[in-house]
Amino acid sequence: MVLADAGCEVTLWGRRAELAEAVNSTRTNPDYLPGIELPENLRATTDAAEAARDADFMVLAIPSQTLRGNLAEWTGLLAPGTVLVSLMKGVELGSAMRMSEVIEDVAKVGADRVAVVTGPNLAREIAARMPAAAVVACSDETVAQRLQAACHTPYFRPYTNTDVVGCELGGAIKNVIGLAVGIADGMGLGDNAKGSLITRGLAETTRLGLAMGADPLTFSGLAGLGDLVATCSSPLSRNHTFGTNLGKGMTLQETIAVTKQTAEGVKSCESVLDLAHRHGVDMPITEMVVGIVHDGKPPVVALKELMARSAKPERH
Ligand SMILES: NC(=O)c1ccc[n+]([C@@H]2O[C@H](COP(=O)([O-])OP(=O)(O)OC[C@H]3O[C@@H](n4cnc5c(N)ncnc54)[C@H](O)[C@@H]3O)[C@@H](O)[C@H]2O)c1
Ligand SMILES: O=P(O)(O)OC[C@H](O)CO
Repeated sequence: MVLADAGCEVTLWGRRAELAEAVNSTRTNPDYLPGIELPENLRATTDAAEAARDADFMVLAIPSQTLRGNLAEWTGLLAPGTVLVSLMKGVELGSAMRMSEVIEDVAKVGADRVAVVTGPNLAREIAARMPAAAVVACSDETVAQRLQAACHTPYFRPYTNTDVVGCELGGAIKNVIGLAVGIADGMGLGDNAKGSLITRGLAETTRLGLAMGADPLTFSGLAGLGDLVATCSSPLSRNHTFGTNLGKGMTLQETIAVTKQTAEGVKSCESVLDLAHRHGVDMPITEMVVGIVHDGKPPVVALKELMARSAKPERH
């Protein structure tokens, strides 16, 4: 919708024929965005070849853990100059690869053919055309500028950045910290706890980013602090809501059952911790989230352990 509002001809691929048909005939997506009017220059199809034909950009918005399998089916359809754009905020389980790395690996393209759009961009607010800023990241700044122009609208303001590593880590780790803040909210721990988790969450994000070659300034920008604040404050965030339900005492299975869409942090907390171990970085909040979500640790025990860690300087 953003690309179409910015003047691009957009073809949206989806798996279900009835939903593609509903988008084309009613100009709405009744399942995901009821009440939102979609632009005329956006059409939907279930034919991936039709969607990919002669595309300047192929924008990928699917769950992170299915990207590798999905993209493998589409690489033969890519035009020679198509730039692949990731909207995904996760890290692949097992390989611990960022989404742009998975794209390069599967599509066999260079980093200059892969871009990332990230930032405080809760889908429902964007769909309501409420104002938001974002980051368009690519190692090739001219590609980032082309994509910036392609998605700039009166309600969506994209900035360019060449720090792809930092932008992707910011997007993936804010989901993990969003889970932690949700758990704290569910437990009724108050706003001091929230401010502390957001700040120390950003500190551990920055530590990992530095170890992986990211620019630390990226984390005080839209892909870092901006997205962290939006996710940790909003009931629209699936990760925040997932954590809140856990903090209120729901079991993991009960929480999964009431979560309709993807809460990326639930799986990516494990791959982020994997990255932390690979790079020898301490990420205590991420470790706490993995303990609660995957190892059945009661939130009160995790909280006690987090608070009892050895005393240290703030800039550690
Ligand atoms: N929703 C948001 O507010 C938002 C904002 C920015 C970035 N993102 C990121 O975008 C990515 C997708 O999130 P989403 O909110 O669109 O999630 P979603 O759960 O709505 O899934 C996106 C689409 O993928 C489809 N899908 C699910 N499993 C699939 C599979 N195996 N193969 C192919 N398609 C499949 C779903 O049917 C849906 O149409 C995530 O990485 C998320 O972090 C989401
Ligand atoms: O609903 P969430 O938690 O996946 O967050 C959505 C976006 O990433 C917010 O920028």
